[in-house]
Amino acid sequence: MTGVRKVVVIGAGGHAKVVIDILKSDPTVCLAGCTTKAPGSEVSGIPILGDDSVLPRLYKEGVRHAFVAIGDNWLREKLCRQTAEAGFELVNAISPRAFIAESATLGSGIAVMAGAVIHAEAHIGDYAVINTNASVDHECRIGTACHIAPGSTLSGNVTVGTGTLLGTGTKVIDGIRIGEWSVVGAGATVVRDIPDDCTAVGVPARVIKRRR
Ligand SMILES: CC(=O)SCCNC(=O)CCNC(=O)[C@H](O)C(C)(C)COP(=O)(O)OP(=O)(O)OC[C@H]1O[C@@H](n2cnc3c(N)ncnc32)[C@H](O)[C@@H]1OP(=O)(O)O
Repeated sequence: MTGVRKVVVIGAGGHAKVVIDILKSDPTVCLAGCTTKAPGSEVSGIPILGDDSVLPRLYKEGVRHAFVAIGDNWLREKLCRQTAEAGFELVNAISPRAFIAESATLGSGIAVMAGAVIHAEAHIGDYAVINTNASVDHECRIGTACHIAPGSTLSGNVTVGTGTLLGTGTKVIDGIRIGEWSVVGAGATVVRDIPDDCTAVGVPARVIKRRR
């Protein structure tokens, strides 16, 4: 088939397993294998090729596309940057069971899981994860390497800064700004802006830790 991209998946944990299932359903993708430091010969039916030191050889052999399937936001952002700098084009893993509005815009290296909804004029930054059944409503701006965990609901015009995790089932009212590299605990309801570099939990969400 013309236009098929050979893709290496970086990572082999639980998040990678979900991503591999999605990429398997993409007829434009041929999975070359995955990389991990962990022992083993295969994950989700694709070969483990070794650790990331195999990437230059794979590139020489014609694998020019990659997906970084690491759950941790900080590590994923770093590895995405390094992989792109090494010449790989980062593909998106978009479940065929996700809904993405035509007017939404997506960066690269993004995962959108089954049941996720991304509405009109929302923007999803590079390397972000919009996880299972998460809903990102109109004109939201999701920053680079964010993770919107399963079942989270973002009302319209919500901004989430670089590297932030919204834990499972987070609810956010419209117009809220959540800062960079923060964590919102599972089940929180965010009704006021949340600053950078903090952890906020509860209903309504309150800051319980600051990292600077
Ligand atoms: C497909 C997937 O698996 S995607 C993975 C998605 N992952 C998540 O959603 C994880 C989200 N993480 C959380 O909710 C975590 O509990 C965090 C990040 C909020 C807190 O973790 P830590 O920083 O380790 O804090 P710690 O566990 O010490 O808790 C601190 C306090 O906050 C409370 N707390 C922790 N999480 C929450 C929460 N979600 N809601 C309300 N209170 C909470 C604790 O009970 C504790 O209270 P105490 O001091 O009165 O005992």
